[in-house]
Amino acid sequence: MDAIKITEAVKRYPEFTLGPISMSVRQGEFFGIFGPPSTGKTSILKLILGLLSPDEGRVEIAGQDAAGLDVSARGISMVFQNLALFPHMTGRENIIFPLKERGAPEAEISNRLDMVSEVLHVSHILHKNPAQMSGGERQRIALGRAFAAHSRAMLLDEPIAALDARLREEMRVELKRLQRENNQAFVYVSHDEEEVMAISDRVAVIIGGRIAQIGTPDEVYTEPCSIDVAGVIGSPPMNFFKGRFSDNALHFESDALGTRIPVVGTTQKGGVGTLGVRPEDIWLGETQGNPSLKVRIVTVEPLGGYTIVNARAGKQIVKIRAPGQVVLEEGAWQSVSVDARRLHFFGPDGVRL
Ligand SMILES: Nc1ncnc2c1ncn2[C@@H]1O[C@H](COP(=O)(O)OP(=O)(O)OP(=O)(O)O)[C@@H](O)[C@H]1O
Repeated sequence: MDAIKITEAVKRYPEFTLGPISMSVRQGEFFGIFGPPSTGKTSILKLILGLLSPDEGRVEIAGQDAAGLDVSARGISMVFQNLALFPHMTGRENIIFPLKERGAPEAEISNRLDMVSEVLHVSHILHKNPAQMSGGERQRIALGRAFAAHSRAMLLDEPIAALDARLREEMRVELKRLQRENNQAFVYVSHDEEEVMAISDRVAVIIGGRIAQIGTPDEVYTEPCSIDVAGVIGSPPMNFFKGRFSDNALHFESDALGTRIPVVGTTQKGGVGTLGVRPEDIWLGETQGNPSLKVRIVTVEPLGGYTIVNARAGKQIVKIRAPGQVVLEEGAWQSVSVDARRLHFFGPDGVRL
């Protein structure tokens, strides 16, 4: 049974419409929601929690229609982007609040407090009030309170965005471990593509209030269903080249590339379209069996484990992600080749061919 199921839900604000949205989250699944700012991610969580009612469509929790079920009856916890701790309570009191509310036995309260304090590294701040904590500490207490509640499902809205980079990576691992151990359904919203791809079993990519694609992180990366999705998944983003398909469906030609690219994976004949190539699928130098072209080096950004090369192809800037550190002269001409097995073709409407 799905822990959460949303069917054709629509929520209308004066200046924005979310939906129709359909998605389901399985028990024990880590479900990521990713998308640019103001695309409706938080509104989806509010529909699930019951803070918003859909204008159309339905939300089901554990197989039961949620219409008429108030927030507390849904058995779901949410960690908000703008966290809401009780200011007059200590960290400890905040964490155990939901357990006390439902009259859990003292032994259970103490066990869960110990467990979440250890995982979230908050044992040393349990005696403090929120006003005496840093932003990151408050965020961890808020996570602790949501975890302590031991709900059927957890909704997390950018839960670790306020933490520093090192702690964020650590928390990412801990969140996943907690989720797995408790076999809970997690719905995790983030605008950080790397974070959501690393942590989720499946990802919904939200663009302009609609679900553009749902799939495993691997599926949305290797087979993005549109230019819009391809443009937000991957870092740096995919390179796009507008051009034309040859009438015999064998080649794609683009002024920017100045070379004919063999078409694979589609039988599109004639007409305009777009070729997408990920920066990591462009190699410095010629390689056998792959189309090559000449580009002019603009800038080189050494980033430790890899290097981003910005180069000019025709009138366009192309991004290349090369492994390791590379030395290239700015302004010099350079041969590059594109991995012929990893090309993405899109029609004039932006949909994957
Ligand atoms: N209560 C409201 N009344 C009117 N408009 C709203 C309301 N809540 C959200 N919106 C609008 O709906 C759109 C989507 O908001 P939402 O918070 O769901 O997006 P989001 O993807 O979570 O954004 P962010 O990444 O910035 O947090 C925004 O344009 C926002 O201004």
